[in-house]
Amino acid sequence: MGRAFVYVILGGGVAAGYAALEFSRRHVAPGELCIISEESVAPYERPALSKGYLLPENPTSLPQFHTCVGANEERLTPKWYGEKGIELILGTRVKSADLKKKALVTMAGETITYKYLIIATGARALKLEEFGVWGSEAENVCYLRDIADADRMVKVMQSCAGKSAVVIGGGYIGMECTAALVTNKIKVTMVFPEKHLMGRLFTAKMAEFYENYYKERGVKFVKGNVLTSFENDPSGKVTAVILRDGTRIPTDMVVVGIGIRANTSPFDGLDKGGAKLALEKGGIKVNGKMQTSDSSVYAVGDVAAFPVKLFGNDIRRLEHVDSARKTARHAVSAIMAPDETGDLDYLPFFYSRVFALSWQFYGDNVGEVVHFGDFLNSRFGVYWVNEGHIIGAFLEGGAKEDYEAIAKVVKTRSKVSDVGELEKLGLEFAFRESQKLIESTVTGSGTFSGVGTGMGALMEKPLYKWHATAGVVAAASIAVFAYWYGWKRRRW
Ligand SMILES: Cc1cc2nc3c(=O)[nH]c(=O)nc-3n(C[C@H](O)[C@H](O)[C@H](O)COP(=O)(O)OP(=O)(O)OC[C@H]3O[C@@H](n4cnc5c(N)ncnc54)[C@H](O)[C@@H]3O)c2cc1C
Ligand SMILES: NC(=O)c1ccc[n+]([C@@H]2O[C@H](COP(=O)([O-])OP(=O)(O)OC[C@H]3O[C@@H](n4cnc5c(N)ncnc54)[C@H](O)[C@@H]3O)[C@@H](O)[C@H]2O)c1
Ligand SMILES: O=C1O[C@H]([C@@H](O)CO)C(O)=C1O
Repeated sequence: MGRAFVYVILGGGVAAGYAALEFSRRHVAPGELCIISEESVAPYERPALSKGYLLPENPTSLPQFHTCVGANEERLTPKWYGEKGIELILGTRVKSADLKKKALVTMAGETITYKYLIIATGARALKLEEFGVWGSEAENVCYLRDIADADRMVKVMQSCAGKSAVVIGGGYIGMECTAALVTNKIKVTMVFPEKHLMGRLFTAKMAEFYENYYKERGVKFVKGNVLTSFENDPSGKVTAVILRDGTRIPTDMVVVGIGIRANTSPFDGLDKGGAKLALEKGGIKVNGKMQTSDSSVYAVGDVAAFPVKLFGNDIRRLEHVDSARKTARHAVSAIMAPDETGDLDYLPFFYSRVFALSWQFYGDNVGEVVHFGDFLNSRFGVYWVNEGHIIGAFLEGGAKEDYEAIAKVVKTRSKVSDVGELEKLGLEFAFRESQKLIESTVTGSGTFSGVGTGMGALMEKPLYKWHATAGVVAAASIAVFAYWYGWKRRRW
């Protein structure tokens, strides 16, 4: 028994939602497309699960945060899929694939065939058992990947108001869940192996800011340490965690955020006789059109390892929502309009929001580090300079135009001749570079290909030269004056 579709999206997360929207915008016909998802709900903005969904008052809930509201696009409710004739096959796990027959087999034994397949299976949360620590199935130990995890965590949090939690892991989940627990009036101790928070991205100076901010809200840190076992009461509930150095921390609940593994099965050849696609960096390797080693099969989002032009086509797997959204759209464009679709030129972009803080990061955190701004008043940034060019930039507490400015200097790999000057100028450097780019547009071809400010976006399309000159000079002068005036009032 089985069903046949022209296009199949395997996975029902963020990338699936954005791919479905792109298919619909490219007029996929009713009945041609289906999404197969293990989850029982239509694609949603996964980032909400560690933010709005965990709020003690007026938490967000479905259908509010179905994709694609996270990018200020249409909200794709189950009704929307029905109206578009896109089949949602939910609560269904695919267990094997036959690339020759272009067939997927579900756990229930149904065969679903495709002409084009987009693998959007994302990633799963690593479990403590994979590090030899047993007992994390206890009712008051929480992981956070999908909405079922989030519902379970909300229930455990509600029974722990005024009590204590231990958070294992000092990365994104650790930081965002700690903020949510504190907001729910739960005292938190964070335990992680690194010397400071967010070892993957933060410098020691950046981490010091966030750790002080968390400490002011009662959070305790146990660094350079890992969990080795749990203590339980007779009902099986965890009552304490024991660390590698013997430290015992009594607790009422535990949240674990110790990384993820990309869901490459059933395409990693690990199932006997199973399908085998080329893999790299723990994911499914694709080219600049998100095409795997099988030309009818594409991979997007967390599971895809793709060439990042900005990094000299180095293959990267980026576990962030913007990458999921953009790789998904790109794959659909490559399938539906192959002649008009070049290689993805992606600007890596990560962000996070914890408490009243909000930061954005663009590019890569490699090279010489230049900190700037006001660390005392949560308005600071960092540039990474590699071989005389800006390769990465981070900003905490910026406004929209500030983030657009740092994005642009990374996208255009702005040259840095004097690092001391860069440190003095701080964010102003990014604005000056933007100004130079605008001016170069006036004398250039009349198009602006950088990452856009409003004006940059306006200039995306080729304009008539004289239109460009008049428009840009006028707009640039207004923008510069407005920014100068605004900036004078702001301190960086
Ligand atoms: C709590 C949380 C908060 C986050 N916050 C942010 C943030 O603030 N900013 C940011 O940039 N990123 C954030 N992320 C990361 C971001 O959510 C991911 O990068 C993004 O969800 C990846 O999208 P995806 O579609 O590739 O994978 P996912 O969204 O994980 O979707 C994968 C889907 O495939 C399904 N699936 C997997 N295997 C199978 C199978 N064999 N059969 C059927 N279905 C299958 C899964 O059930 C799931 O529905 C967060 C992640 C989490 C967990
Ligand atoms: N704002 C965002 O971009 C955001 C928010 C939430 C989740 N996410 C994504 O979700 C995924 C999961 O996030 P995460 O925080 O779990 O992963 P992570 O890789 O960001 O952090 C994992 C943390 O766990 C620690 N760790 C690893 N093994 C450990 C062990 N055995 N015991 C104790 N600590 C251990 C690591 O040192 C690190 O501190 C990531 O892909 C992340 O990018 C992103
Ligand atoms: O991208 C995101 O989507 C959700 C929320 O904005 C959806 O409403 C969230 O918290 C993000 O960071």
